Amino acid sequence: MPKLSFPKEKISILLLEGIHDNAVADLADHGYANVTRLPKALDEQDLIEQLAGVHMLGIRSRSQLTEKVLREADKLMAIGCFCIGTNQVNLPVARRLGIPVFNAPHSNTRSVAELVMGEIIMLMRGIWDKSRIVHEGGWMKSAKDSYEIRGKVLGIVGYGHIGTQLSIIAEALGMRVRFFDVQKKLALGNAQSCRTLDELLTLSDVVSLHVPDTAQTRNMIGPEQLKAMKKGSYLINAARGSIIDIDALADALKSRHVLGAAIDVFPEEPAGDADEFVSPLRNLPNVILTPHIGGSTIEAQANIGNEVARKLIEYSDNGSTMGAVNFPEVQLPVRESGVRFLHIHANVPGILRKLNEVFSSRGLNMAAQYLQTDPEIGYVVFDVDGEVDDQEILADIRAIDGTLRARVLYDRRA
Ligand SMILES: NC(=O)C1=CN([C@@H]2O[C@H](COP(=O)(O)OP(=O)(O)OC[C@H]3O[C@@H](n4cnc5c(N)ncnc54)[C@H](O)[C@@H]3O)[C@@H](O)[C@H]2O)C=CC1
Ligand SMILES: O=C(O)C(=O)COP(=O)(O)O
Repeated sequence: MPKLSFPKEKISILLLEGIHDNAVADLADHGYANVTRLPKALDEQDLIEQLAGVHMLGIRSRSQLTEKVLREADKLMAIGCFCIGTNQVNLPVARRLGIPVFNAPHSNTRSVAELVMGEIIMLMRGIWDKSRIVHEGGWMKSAKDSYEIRGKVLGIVGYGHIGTQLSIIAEALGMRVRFFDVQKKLALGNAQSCRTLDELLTLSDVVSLHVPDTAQTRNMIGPEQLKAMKKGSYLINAARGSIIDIDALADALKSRHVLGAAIDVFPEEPAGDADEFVSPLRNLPNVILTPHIGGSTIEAQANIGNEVARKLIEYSDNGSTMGAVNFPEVQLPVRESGVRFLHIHANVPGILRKLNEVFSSRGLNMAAQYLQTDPEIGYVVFDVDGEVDDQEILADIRAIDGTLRARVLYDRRA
């Protein structure tokens, strides 16, 4: 067994928001058994308190990792978002603190696309209200406001992993697909791109949003855009609550300009199941409200548990940052011998030279060196053979100006 700079059993891991058992099992299989699990997100103060002494943190979409939270978490070395979105983390601050953030960019995409496809049919048939009436003992046998989806235009905003899958499924059911994306995208099947969001809105019978939360997408669907939508069309949002002006949508639904909506994500979401959900969309007709469960299927959660746990393990075991969303990506072969050092620093000239001097001045043989930088930070891994006083070297490389973090990852000398 390699000697680790810090024994694995001491690496403290906090998993919030009901992360799947697979993550815990994978971590345990790799020797990381010091895991605390909580079923919900925590508010800022509770999070700060829970993060004391925590080295790796797993969250989903609810936990807000603000600058304050990150700066207080002085032991934190890696974050796993067991979901796609990483907008809940202050990524630039995490980067500057030398904390890589990982996510699962694919595992729940099919689940979202399937849910949206089902909702399109439910909305265009008014199933939600009809079912409620029957549950209440009523009967409303009517074709009013009830349509086939065949031949209707589905407008997809954001033609990424989810948008493209939805596009294929919708075409298979006879819909005509238009999409709008800020990047040039290959149109799949018979889908056609629109040059502007407005063009898409005026053409579509159903609009479905699949963009990330960014400064550009915040409130991208407001009163003007809702007005631009066809009268009697439908809106679906399983992306992020910040994208729609929710009060404007409530008005558009009440006036029946928009005939129905399926909304999975909200500007304000309860932290846990026991908290009340408050929204102007509650109790409006033909509005399907779901509690942010687009990616909540057994399959997706199980896969995400494996995927993100693997990324955290690879970082902690080897120093690999492949798949990090805020960090230079370094792919590291496992080495059976030597000592491995990690050094994360501000990307300013001269640091690599100073690092190399620490080793060369001791006549040490550098077996391998892996470096990646982004405009802000550099991440370098050194494998060193021979007689090494690792703690002395660590002290020297930590003392270099611009160092954000440094540690000995393992010692595999015989
Ligand atoms: N409801 C839920 O449970 C889930 C929600 N999501 C949300 O769905 C979002 C999309 O997921 P993916 O398709 O996997 O992401 P993706 O990154 O594969 O695709 C997003 C697409 O949006 C485009 N885009 C970005 N800004 C845009 C803008 N201003 N206008 C038009 N297009 C723009 C991008 O170029 C990209 O093609 C995630 O960021 C996440 O917030 C993801 C999974 C589950
Ligand atoms: O993957 C995402 O971005 C999602 O929105 C899903 O979030 P969740 O893991 O269900 O909190």
